[in-house]
Amino acid sequence: MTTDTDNETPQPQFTLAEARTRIDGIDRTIQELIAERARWAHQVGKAKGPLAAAIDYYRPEREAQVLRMVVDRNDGPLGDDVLVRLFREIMSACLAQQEPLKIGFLGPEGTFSQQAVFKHFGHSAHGLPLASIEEVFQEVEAGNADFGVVPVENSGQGTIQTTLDMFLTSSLKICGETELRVHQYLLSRTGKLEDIERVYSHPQSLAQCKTWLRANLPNAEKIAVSSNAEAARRARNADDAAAIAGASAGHVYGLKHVVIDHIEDRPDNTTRFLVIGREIFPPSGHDRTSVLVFIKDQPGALFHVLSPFAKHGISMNRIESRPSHQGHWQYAFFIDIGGHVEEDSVRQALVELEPFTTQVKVLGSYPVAVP
Ligand SMILES: C=C(O[C@@H]1C=C(C(=O)O)C=C[C@H]1O)C(=O)O
Repeated sequence: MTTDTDNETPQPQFTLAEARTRIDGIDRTIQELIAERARWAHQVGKAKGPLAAAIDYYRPEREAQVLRMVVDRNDGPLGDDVLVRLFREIMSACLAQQEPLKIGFLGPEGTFSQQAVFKHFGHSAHGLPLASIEEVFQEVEAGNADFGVVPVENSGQGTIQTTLDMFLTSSLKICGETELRVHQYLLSRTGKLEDIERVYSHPQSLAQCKTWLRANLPNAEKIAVSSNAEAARRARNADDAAAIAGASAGHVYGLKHVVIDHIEDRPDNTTRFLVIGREIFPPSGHDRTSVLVFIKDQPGALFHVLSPFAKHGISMNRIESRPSHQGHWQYAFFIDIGGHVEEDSVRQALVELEPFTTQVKVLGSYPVAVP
């Protein structure tokens, strides 16, 4: 029996023209099905009643379920992340038939936060670039944006404290999370490493590329600016300057030359973003809950706070302490656990925390990120 692997180059079973004819037929079917899907999504919209705005139709828990079914069905040859991206775009377009969702993010255009918006909501959402993480919270609180997307932690650099601290006072809820593989590019006007005397970037990105910079540009001045996009904007004006930024910042600001790509020190460099909104959505079946706990100043308090989760078989992914802003040396604990507040075990565990805490604030229950 001969197989494709018997020869170095597989023998084509079809001519180019035949393969293209097949593809044309498949595309026609896909297009008809996408149109049919869009009509059904519109029907779902109608079935939900006379709703006013896009946000009334949006169901993150349902979208997570749709994407998980896509992953479960996938037998290749395309990767899970590729199929998720395609279906995300289809859902985004279906939803935008009503009116696009407005999503606030830390701007300007071309930041990793904007990439996270597109990854989570698809390109049919309408992104609103804002000047700071605080402003993203404000615009969602005021209803000028339906949701916001804010960075919360990086795999190498740890927590983005501004984001956590906003939850101390904000009434907003976490409605989703998304993880973005962050690849850093050294971009310059000339594209030549030897021309570079100054490197602009956001402090987080400079930190993510520290080892690379020390080895390859030890004498260049490192200049921290407010965003990677701002870095790209500055670097395009001089031959001796470069920016560390994502590829999209290079496109947006016309900085075409990639001196070198993927200069992040850790190959698994990933940033986790939170989606913030005004309400908690129902369970998707695979959820995470974030709580903010103010612990009473008494011996063993932290131990007592953690034990109810263990007792109810609830996994804990993360615990982070921050000054509570409620008195000297008083700490608030940000805790991420598995499950949804509508589940009995989670609800019960939270009740059992009460004797040891002055306040337990549920920040949100949301679908665990789909790749
Ligand atoms: C169609 C629906 O509404 C919206 C669109 C979805 C889709 O295109 O699959 C999924 C969830 C909602 O954001 C639905 O609730 O099923």
